[in-house]
Amino acid sequence: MGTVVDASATTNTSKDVCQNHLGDKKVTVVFVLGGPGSGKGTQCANIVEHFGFTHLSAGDLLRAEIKSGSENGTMIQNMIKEGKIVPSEVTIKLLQRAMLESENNKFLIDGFPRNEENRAAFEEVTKIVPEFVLFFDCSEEEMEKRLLNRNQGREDDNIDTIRKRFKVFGESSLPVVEHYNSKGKVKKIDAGKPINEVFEDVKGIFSLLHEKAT
Ligand SMILES: Nc1ncnc2c1ncn2[C@@H]1O[C@H](COP(=O)(O)OP(=O)(O)O)[C@@H](O)[C@H]1O
Ligand SMILES: Nc1ccn([C@@H]2O[C@H](COP(=O)(O)OP(=O)(O)O)[C@@H](O)[C@H]2O)c(=O)n1
Repeated sequence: MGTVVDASATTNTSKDVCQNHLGDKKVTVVFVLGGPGSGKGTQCANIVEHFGFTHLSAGDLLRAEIKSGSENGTMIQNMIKEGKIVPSEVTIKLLQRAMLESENNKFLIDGFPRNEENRAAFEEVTKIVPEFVLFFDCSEEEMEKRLLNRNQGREDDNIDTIRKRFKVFGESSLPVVEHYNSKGKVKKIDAGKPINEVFEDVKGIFSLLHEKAT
């Protein structure tokens, strides 16, 4: 495994929009969190199209790492099969590399941070402060139905792994949402509604951010 890129970041508190630095570029980061199947990926695609963000899915980056034949591939594959959270040093390295390689400076980081270790390590290594956390709130019953119908051939979309993922979400990921909520950073969306209706609510939030930045 390569070393984590040294990317120092600063936050300019004099502006409304968080100004983080990654290497020599200023970046805006929104964390997109929610249970498995809550619709994070679906809505991120809409946000990319309408608001010019680059979508970085932690899960997609980890799956690409498995496919690339990386020395961590087997470990990552086993963790995903068990619904467990991959050590943050692996995931953060992939996220940093993707941000540095991108021409863009606005990122949706989807499915990360998923536990306290992810959150604390990302903050420590990158010093990046998220603009806000978009949280998709959805019932387990609805998420289970969606995952069982997803049909993307994912090894973790089977009922046994889905139950494990729900447990990890409740025990490890919701506390991260609570952490940001206590800082007034969470924008909660009712994700149980149809895709178009969810996007109407999402649009309202990103339109406000767009106004602040201009
Ligand atoms: N609001 C919605 N209503 C019904 N189905 C949805 C909705 N949002 C997403 N889906 C479907 O549910 C499945 C899971 O959505 P996805 O965006 O992959 O979730 P996540 O990234 O949170 O795991 C996909 O098949 C997607 O097409
Ligand atoms: N920050 C992250 C994100 C995903 N993952 C792994 O990738 C799996 C799939 O995550 P995902 O975000 O693609 O999909 P959903 O579970 O949200 O549908 C998780 O269950 C974890 O095993 C991780 O280890 N660390």
